[in-house]
Amino acid sequence: MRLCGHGLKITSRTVTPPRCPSRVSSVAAGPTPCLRAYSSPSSPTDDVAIIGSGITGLACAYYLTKDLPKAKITIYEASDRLGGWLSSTRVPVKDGSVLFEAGPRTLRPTSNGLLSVRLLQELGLSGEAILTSHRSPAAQNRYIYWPNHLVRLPHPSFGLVENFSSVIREPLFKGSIWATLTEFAKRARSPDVQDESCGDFFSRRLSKPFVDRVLSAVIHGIYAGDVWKLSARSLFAGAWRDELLHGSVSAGALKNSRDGITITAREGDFLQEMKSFQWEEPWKFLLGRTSVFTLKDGLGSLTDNLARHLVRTGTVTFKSSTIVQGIAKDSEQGGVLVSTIGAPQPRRHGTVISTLAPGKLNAMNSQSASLVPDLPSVAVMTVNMYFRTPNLAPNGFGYLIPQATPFENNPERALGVVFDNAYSPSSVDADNANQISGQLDQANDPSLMADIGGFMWHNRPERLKTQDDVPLRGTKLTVMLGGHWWDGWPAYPDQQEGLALARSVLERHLGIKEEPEAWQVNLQKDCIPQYIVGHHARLKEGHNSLWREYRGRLRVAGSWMYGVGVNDCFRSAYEVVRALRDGRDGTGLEHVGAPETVRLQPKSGRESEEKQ
Ligand SMILES: C=Cc1c2[nH]c(c1C)Cc1[nH]c(c(CCC(=O)O)c1C)Cc1[nH]c(c(C)c1CCC(=O)O)Cc1[nH]c(c(C)c1C=C)C2
Repeated sequence: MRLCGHGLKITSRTVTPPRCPSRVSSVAAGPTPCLRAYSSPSSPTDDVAIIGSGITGLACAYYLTKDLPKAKITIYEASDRLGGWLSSTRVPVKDGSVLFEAGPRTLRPTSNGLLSVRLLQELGLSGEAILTSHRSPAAQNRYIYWPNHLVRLPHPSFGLVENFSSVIREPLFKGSIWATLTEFAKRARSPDVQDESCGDFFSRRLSKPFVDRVLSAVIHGIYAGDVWKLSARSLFAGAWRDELLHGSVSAGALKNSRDGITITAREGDFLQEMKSFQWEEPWKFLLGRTSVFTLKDGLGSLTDNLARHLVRTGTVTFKSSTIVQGIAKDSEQGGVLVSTIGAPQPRRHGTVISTLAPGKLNAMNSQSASLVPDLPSVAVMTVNMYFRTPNLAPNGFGYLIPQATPFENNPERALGVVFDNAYSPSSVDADNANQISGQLDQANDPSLMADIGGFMWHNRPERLKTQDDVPLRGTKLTVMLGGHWWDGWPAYPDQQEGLALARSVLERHLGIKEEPEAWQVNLQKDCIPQYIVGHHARLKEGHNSLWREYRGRLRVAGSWMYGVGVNDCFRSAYEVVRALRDGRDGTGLEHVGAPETVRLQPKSGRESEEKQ
């Protein structure tokens, strides 16, 4: 096995297949399968296979090693690379090196993100974390490009007067105050409506201009998707429910702030567990104060460390460059037969967890080709660029481009631009932090924090971590292209075309004409699943047919069910393994449509103040 830096590669460690006796069962695709006549009925938890080694697959393996330490775990991966979309590369520049992220670059340490933080703590990586505070420009300054300039979005920290005057002044917000004030008076939908697009829902509740100019931008930043196709019920579950229960979203919000929100029992258990976890420093102090965090060597290093940890446990076998071509229920012995290209016979596992998209899972399922309803996904091209000149972009997170931005102002059909300097300090920030650290040390209070330029820095002897190793940092940006704009395209731009498109966006929007000193173009096909209208019903259908065919021996996890982020992948892995450990019937989709029965107390004024 080879573990090599960021593009972590693992050569196949093959398990000798059992010898093939005479009895045969059915796996439609692949070589003639066979069963061992002498084998005993298979336990669901002794031998678990995971298909796919993206972040969800690795996370499943991790939780299995923790929750079922005796289980034998096999990870099947078609390619020779682990970690899916998480990929960080250090590229040389004239006076050092800078870090480029191909995919996700920061994580939020709230809700499902608590699992990411817990993982960092358990893997001993907390010291690698770079934390951006709620008070940072990255957290406060968010922009939308419409129709031909950047508009900063309101934020509580700017104060009432500034926010109000910006809302009045900027055409982007035209009509938004009226739409918000009158939302409560609009007629609620009929209870018969099972779902509608986010665009339709918010056009009814607020206004169409709001959807086209603001909401579509936000949707670009998370799903790279089309606001008129994605499901309101799945993406805005709270607002969807509030309209039905309270007649309007604002009435629901008011009631929730007074009485507290209701959540499912599963969510309640999760929050309880996260609350009682032994958080160490710096997290104990920092959880409520951090907006986002990343790692010194990028989020790709999370995958590398996780894989290394799994190898060390000795119970995980990686079968990379191994294409699974068929899975079938073993109705005689229990369990699931997995056949792979090149293997003379299938292998039986007590349980299989598929982390693949439904379409790929269906293609390998021998019983029926529509086990789980498929869903579309989009391709995203990220173009990382490093410019020698500092401060070419405003100080902030970046900007999003809504669907309403006129074609002549966005002919490249870009989705947005991330200002990567914002979430990782430069060496100058680190030097400043060091100086202040001396003063904090004198104060002799270990819980004191430095918040320098928005980077949270615990008062400990180490220097503030930096991702970019250059004495005076220039400007680092990522242009995001593709998403739903490229739906149905037979081919995508190549590297040079991608770079040209990205430079053209930066020149038009930010006036940047400079040649980048370093750049990298990354195309990720099918990387963000699209929860289109009817998603909820399709998940239910998927649960029913998975259960009917496999009775809990085949379960699913991944970003295609209830959250497309890295944190959501951790959560789905965590839940599927929990259910297995506790001997609960399930498919990975059993929670869909669970009733909200647990009431969370509203935050007291003091509590919410403490979070500031
Ligand atoms: C790399 C492209 C991605 C786009 N969406 C996602 C990725 C990885 C997934 C995603 N992005 C965000 C969330 C919400 C949760 C959160 O952490 O806030 C999810 C699930 C928000 C977000 N969007 C952008 C950034 C920098 C962030 C913060 C977290 C992150 O690093 O992804 C920028 C951005 N992402 C996309 C576009 C088009 C875009 C534009 C500026 C697509």
